[in-house]
Amino acid sequence: MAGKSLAAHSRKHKVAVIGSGNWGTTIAKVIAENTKEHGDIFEPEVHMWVFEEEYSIPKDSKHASSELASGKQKLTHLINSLHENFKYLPGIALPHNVVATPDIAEAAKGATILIFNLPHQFIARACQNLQGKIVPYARGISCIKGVEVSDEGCELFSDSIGQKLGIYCGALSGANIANEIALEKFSETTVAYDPPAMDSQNPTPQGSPKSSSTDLPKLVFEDKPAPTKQKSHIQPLPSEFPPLHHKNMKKLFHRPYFHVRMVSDVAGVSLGGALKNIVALAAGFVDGLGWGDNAKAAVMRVGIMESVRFGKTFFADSVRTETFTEESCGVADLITSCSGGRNFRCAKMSVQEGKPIAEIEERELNGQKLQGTSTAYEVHSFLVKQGMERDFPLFTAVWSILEDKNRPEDIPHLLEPATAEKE
Ligand SMILES: NC(=O)C1=CN([C@@H]2O[C@H](COP(=O)(O)OP(=O)(O)OC[C@H]3O[C@@H](n4cnc5c(N)ncnc54)[C@H](O)[C@@H]3O)[C@@H](O)[C@H]2O)C=CC1
Ligand SMILES: O=C(CO)COP(=O)(O)O
Repeated sequence: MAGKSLAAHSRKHKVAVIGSGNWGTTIAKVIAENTKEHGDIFEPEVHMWVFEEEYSIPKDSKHASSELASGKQKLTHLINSLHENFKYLPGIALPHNVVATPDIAEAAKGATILIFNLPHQFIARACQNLQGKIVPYARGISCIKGVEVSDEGCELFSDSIGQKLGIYCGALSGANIANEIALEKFSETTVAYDPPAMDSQNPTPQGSPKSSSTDLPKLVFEDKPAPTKQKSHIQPLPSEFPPLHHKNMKKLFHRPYFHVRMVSDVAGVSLGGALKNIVALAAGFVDGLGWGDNAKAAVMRVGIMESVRFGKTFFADSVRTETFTEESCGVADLITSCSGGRNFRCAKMSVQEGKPIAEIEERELNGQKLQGTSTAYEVHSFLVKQGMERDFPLFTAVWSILEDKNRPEDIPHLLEPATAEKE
């Protein structure tokens, strides 16, 4: 059987990771472990695009005695020589088949699978630099937690990447604090992938409303299957390549310490990750006030309700409530992010110290980026255009606190209409 499938598929998938931050580097590690393990499907080498910068190996690093520790070096040179991303994922050994590449087109050259993993403010430029330079039948996965808001509306990054590059793009999101996964502590994630039927050379649940995960009972969703806007312009994957159905996609991400559930609700998976960052700020605000776990739970409850409402209102055709309530990308990500995420931690410190959150971000994160603050502004501007900001009191409250129009102490009052209406 294995011999038959090798003969049928003379080429293997080349994988590139676009981004090399805290999560970008972690996912490159996960993928590189899998490409080595599944050599019948993937080329082992994984190119990771690094936005080049210079960095010095810290004095407390185990590589402090290396000859490269004498001064600033190019980050790509450090990663390729010592197999560690000292700036964004310090202390974690990377597999040697992760190759850091400073030229984005070079990193993506020949890749049939592109993994987008950058802070969302840098994606548009990255796509511009990739246009016309990628394999036309490539497939993408967006690991970005954010939404793209423009005059035309609110768009998922999976859709906007797909449209800019003329490829199909799914999404990966979950309760995934990168440092924990890099240390190989157990976690789960959700991968939404609903590619054109033309990729389905073997029968799998393409476009199926059911989860394809085998380790849990199948869930029966009442909502409609998720259509995607991206399918019209997509080129078929040549038959020399192994098919990219759920089973093979899962092999790219699943590790003993990183369990993957495959679904088809790309919009639900993308929105869960983007919107929980706003909720995590609110959780940080109330925790910073010392209000305790009940206050945080209240904020989280309203936050998940508003996330589902946002999806159902603006992406009605495709979003399933169950994606938020049953998958890692929904309530589980909300819980982990409101416990130990960067947005939560920085918002808490900002209240405790009475300092703007941007100042805390700069001081605490060594170049890593908060996504909740920009997402709160983007979502707010979109809601205002729709005349619906009052329908999302928590999202609006977070924007209002960031803008200094309200104080964290006002949160209960700002949420009151929503709670009262429901009861
Ligand atoms: N860090 C985490 O625990 C998790 C993050 N995410 C999401 O993954 C996405 C990527 O986040 P991280 O990898 O953590 O990034 P990060 O927060 O570590 O940001 C640093 C990244 O930004 C890049 N960068 C800085 N300036 C740039 C510029 N001018 N142009 C292009 N790139 C530039 C750096 O090269 C580096 O790759 C975000 O949407 C985030 O919400 C999702 C799950 C977990
Ligand atoms: O998305 C995350 C965990 O799933 C990380 O959240 P932060 O960006 O707030 O650290």
